[in-house]
Amino acid sequence: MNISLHDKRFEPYIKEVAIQNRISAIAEQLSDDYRGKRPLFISMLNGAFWFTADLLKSFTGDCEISFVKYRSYQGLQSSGEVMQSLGIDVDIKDRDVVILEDIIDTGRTLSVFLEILMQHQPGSVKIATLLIKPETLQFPLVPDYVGFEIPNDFIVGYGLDYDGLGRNLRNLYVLEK
Ligand SMILES: O=P(O)(O)OC[C@H]1O[C@H](OP(=O)(O)OP(=O)(O)O)[C@H](O)[C@@H]1O
Ligand SMILES: Nc1nc2[nH]cnc2c(=O)[nH]1
Repeated sequence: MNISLHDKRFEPYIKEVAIQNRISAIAEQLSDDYRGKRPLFISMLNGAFWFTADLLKSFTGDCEISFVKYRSYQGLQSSGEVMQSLGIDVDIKDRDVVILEDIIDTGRTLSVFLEILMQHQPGSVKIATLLIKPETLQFPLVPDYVGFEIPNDFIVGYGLDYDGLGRNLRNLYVLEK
């Protein structure tokens, strides 16, 4: 069923069950890749809160979690500026870090964050993202774990918002054309 958020209409895009299946597969891969280690997951708020929760529920080894909060999107577009409202507040030095992101669009947010993260001298850094738009990527990022590659469309649901609304939706929706 199509939905309305503010002044826009959205149509169903990726169903909850497909999202959960991909996240379970990524969690299984991460559990294998980090066996015997203790990764530090860093979740990019706000959008990544569902992805983080569901991924960690299926990760089987020891791990730690921390949160940062960056914002660059306004309405349907990137503002071109990245603002930090919650920075790194844990010791990163020599840790095996896995960044958890809901979506990579231009890649600007993650590029800015990676620069800051590297100053803390992590032992290793990998990136897991639920969604990526390869056509719109403007920064040289190669995520290690990807849920879905999608075209250049505006998505809401499962943590992603349109001006604050839609984060609570269990499925992903795309802007009607
Ligand atoms: O690759 P980019 O073009 O930088 O876009 C991706 C970023 O946009 C969204 O965040 P947003 O700025 O909407 O903040 P939010 O997570 O609080 O929704 C998303 O969570 C990513 O962090
Ligand atoms: N809600 C939402 N936020 C984004 N941030 C970057 N791309 C998107 C998108 O398609 N939808």
